[in-house]
Amino acid sequence: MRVLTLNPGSSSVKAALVVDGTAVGWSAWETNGSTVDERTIADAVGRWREVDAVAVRFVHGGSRREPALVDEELLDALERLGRFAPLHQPQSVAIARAARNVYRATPVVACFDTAFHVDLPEAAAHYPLPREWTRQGRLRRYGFHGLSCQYVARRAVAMLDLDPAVARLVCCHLGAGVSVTAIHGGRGVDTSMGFTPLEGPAMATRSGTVDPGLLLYVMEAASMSPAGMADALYRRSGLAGMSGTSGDLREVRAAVKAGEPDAVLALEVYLHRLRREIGGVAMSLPRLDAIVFTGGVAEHCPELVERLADGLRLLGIVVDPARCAGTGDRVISPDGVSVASMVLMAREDLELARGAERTLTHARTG
Ligand SMILES: Nc1ncnc2c1ncn2[C@@H]1O[C@H](COP(=O)(O)OP(=O)(O)O)[C@@H](O)[C@H]1O
Ligand SMILES: CC(=O)OP(=O)(O)O
Ligand SMILES: [Mg+2]
Repeated sequence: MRVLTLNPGSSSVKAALVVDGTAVGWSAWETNGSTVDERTIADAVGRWREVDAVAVRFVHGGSRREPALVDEELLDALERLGRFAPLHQPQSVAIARAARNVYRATPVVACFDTAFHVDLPEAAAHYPLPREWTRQGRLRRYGFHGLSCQYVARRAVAMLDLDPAVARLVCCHLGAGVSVTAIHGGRGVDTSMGFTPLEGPAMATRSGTVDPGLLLYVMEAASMSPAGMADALYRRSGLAGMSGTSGDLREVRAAVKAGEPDAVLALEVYLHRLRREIGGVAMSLPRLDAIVFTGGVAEHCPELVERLADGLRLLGIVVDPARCAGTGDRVISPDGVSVASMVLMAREDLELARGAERTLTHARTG
């Protein structure tokens, strides 16, 4: 089956053509946090025309467990979740609508980041808030980057020859969005992103977790509206806010090299908070077989992975600088250590294609 996969991230839109489970072509457009324009949508959606299905990544699927065939009713429901993932969901809706217009007779399938985390244990998913808020089960932790986690779980187990039923992994997704997830036997057991993709470590432009008391104080003291606060937390915080750059790690590192103190501190905070979250989610595992670094930062910046891992020795994590500096999917720990460390390319495209194939087979066979 030929599947056009479309992956709107917070700093990019990626398209890939996957034929019978193998990607045969890729394209990417950098958007750097701005709303994806009509031209990029048209280019991405029309990138390959001879296809049997189009699969679109939606970070938020609510409590949906499985990918779903897109129709107007589903798109309306997914659009209503846009306020909970404003850097992603509106772009996915626009891309899916454009795909439906272009490929009239071709099925469009929505695949959800949240689906991987649907069975998070209650202790990890539940917020310590008044029970009248949480009783309906909507104000809870959803988790994101699920397509990436799903791929990592399969690929790491295969590369390390682990028993998939018990493998204990931490997936550290380092893109413009950043999250860490503990995976036990292929299931997510804790994850750093929560009700929205704002929670967790500091990200390119997102704050990650901040004392809610500080936010309450600023909203009151500066008479800030919820929309103003959302703009600050989603678009003007993280590496961007701390360093005064765009938040792209390439720019932050250039500023660090130039000796700019705000950038130096920003990178230290970024690494500190990441290690703290990794330590936090790892506590949901009985022991650790492997930690996997994935996403644009892990793929392109091995120096940062090495520096990050250097502060994770308490978990038994040790990396070999020569292996770290390599390319492609690889083990970066020395031989004989008890916890393997790996860098894997984020292959959400392959998960999107699998989701589309599964959905269409199911639709055909009833
Ligand atoms: N050569 C590079 N060196 C350091 N960081 C890079 C490099 N190329 C890309 N990145 C980082 O990867 C991030 C994008 O990650 P990616 O996972 O592709 O994006 P998205 O979150 O949009 O899906 C950028 O914000 C940038 O910080
Ligand atoms: C969920 C999320 O933040 O995704 P991305 O890193 O692709 O922006
Ligand atoms: Mg991404």
